[in-house]
Amino acid sequence: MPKILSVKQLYAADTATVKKNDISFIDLMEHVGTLCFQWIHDRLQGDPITIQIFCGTGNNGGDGLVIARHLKQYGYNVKTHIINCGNDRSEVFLKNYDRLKEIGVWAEMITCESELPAVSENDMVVDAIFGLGLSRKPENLIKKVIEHINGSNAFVLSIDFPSGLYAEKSVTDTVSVVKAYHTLTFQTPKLAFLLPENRYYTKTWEVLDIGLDAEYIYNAKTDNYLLYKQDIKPMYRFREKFSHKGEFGHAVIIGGSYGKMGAVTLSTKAAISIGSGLVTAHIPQCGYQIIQTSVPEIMVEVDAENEMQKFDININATVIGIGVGMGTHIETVKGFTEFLNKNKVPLVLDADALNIISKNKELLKLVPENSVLTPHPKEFERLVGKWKNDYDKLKKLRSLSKKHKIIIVLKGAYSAIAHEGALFFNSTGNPALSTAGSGDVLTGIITGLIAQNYHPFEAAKMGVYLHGKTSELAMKTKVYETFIASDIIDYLSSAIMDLLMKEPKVVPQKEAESKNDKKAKPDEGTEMYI
Ligand SMILES: NC(=O)C1=CN([C@@H]2O[C@H](COP(=O)(O)OP(=O)(O)OC[C@H]3O[C@@H](n4cnc5c(N)ncnc54)[C@H](O)[C@@H]3O)[C@@H](O)[C@H]2O)[C@@H](O)CC1
Ligand SMILES: Nc1ncnc2c1ncn2[C@@H]1O[C@H](COP(=O)(O)OP(=O)(O)O)[C@@H](O)[C@H]1O
Ligand SMILES: [K+]
Repeated sequence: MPKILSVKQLYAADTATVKKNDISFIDLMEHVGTLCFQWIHDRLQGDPITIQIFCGTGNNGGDGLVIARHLKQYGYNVKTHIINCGNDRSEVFLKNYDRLKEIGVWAEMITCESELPAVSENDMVVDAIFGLGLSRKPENLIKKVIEHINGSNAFVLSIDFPSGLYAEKSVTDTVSVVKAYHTLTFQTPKLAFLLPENRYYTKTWEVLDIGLDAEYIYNAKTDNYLLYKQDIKPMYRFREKFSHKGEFGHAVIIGGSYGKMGAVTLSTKAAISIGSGLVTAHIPQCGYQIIQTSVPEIMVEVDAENEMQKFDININATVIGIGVGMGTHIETVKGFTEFLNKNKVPLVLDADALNIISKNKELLKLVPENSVLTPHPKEFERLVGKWKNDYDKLKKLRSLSKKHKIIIVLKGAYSAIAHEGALFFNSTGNPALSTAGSGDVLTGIITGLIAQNYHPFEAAKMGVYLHGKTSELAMKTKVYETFIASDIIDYLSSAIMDLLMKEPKVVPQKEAESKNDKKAKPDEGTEMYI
């Protein structure tokens, strides 16, 4: 499972790599810079556009100089700029400065006195000002250069990090950060790229495998992971020939109120579609006909007239998903409280179940261990209060899940699944999911997986992954806007098939392009493929 390492660990991985391979740091930088050059060359294929490389004077700047040298040697139209910002120059930066001079190239120094180089929107900018080592917010000349790059409208490729973005804390001056089109980040995904507060600093990103010491990375301890297909696939359980519906559990969905029966329709349909053996909707009387006609595969139990009150479930449920469209009527709150006091079954709590708990925090103590909570950010804020920034939000997420021994799925573009103090970020999904009811479907999927005896933590990871995957697969025939929550259910089969399919053999881009005799533009191939 791809680990998200800390800055300290990444520096230690460098050291371990250099030591183990008996190379010097300059060799490692040469290797890294060459990989970046190759990435650019694979896409530009000799295109004569102007490439403007902006370098700091640390190791990120050193990478920029290596890239500049290789591009120059391949005949590219390169302009290299060094931001003369103080006396700190890393040894390897200086060495690469000399190497550039050795091939007859003098980088241009940008000083406070000099005019900033003109950057056209047709240029490509390589941002190698700061990487992991950013220690304070960019000011004066550097700030000016960053704003100049951002104002150019050129395609910006950031090396390792968009300069000005911290690896482990929030940005304080939002205008002093490079706004990249794409970032080539080294070796591991970075937490900063997964946070909504950093959404404007890089449109897409990918991890460049720079070959850091695998043993160090394997042994490194972390609390942050990014989930990919290879993490989910082994969880999947094939059905045996003699299996029958009694082996796949009985999921109960409790929720709905007058005007909000659609939520239960979506949840129950998702639960039966993901494979729960039986599904029962426990709903107010007013929704009886709606549910029976819209999801004939499921059973229905009715509660009070227009909203949930009694919660008197007469089924031996394997798991209960509760809260979608339920409302927070005073009688519902009363009934829900009594239900929690009596209940022993694992729960998936969403929407109004969470809203009721937010107003009666002591109810959290009644939630069984290993239950799954699926708040969107607003619901999570109601539960834990306001956070200072996204790092603080993640801290609250870890601690709430740890304190109550529950699994929390904090939904978003990279939904974070908290379990035993660790966070597992989902890598699938796109803005097509920003549509009414998509959370209700997720609740049904997770509930349906737990019914089939997936551990709630596995069900949360697999459910979130498949839910996101449907939106990706649907984009072959739909656009973000036309995708609706029901489509998630329709695409569940495709998402499972995709999970089980072997990865197609990847043809190296260079080979593929030469076969097609096709020239790539700088912004091609920049989808996040991580
Ligand atoms: N394993 C890896 O990740 C590798 C990383 N390399 C590169 O090395 C980079 C890290 O290098 P460094 O540690 O030298 O860090 P940086 O190059 O990111 O910057 C550090 C330098 O900038 C100064 N600085 C920090 N914030 C500043 C500010 N706001 N204003 C002015 N000066 C500021 C520091 O005092 C220091 O001199 C990575 O991001 C990557 O580009 C590669 O070259 C080798 C392998
Ligand atoms: N931009 C996005 N990228 C990926 N997933 C998204 C995006 N926007 C929303 N989602 C997903 O869609 C779902 C929305 O859930 P929620 O806000 O509860 O919807 P609703 O209340 O309408 O059912 C979550 O699973 C969330 O992770
Ligand atoms: K950078």
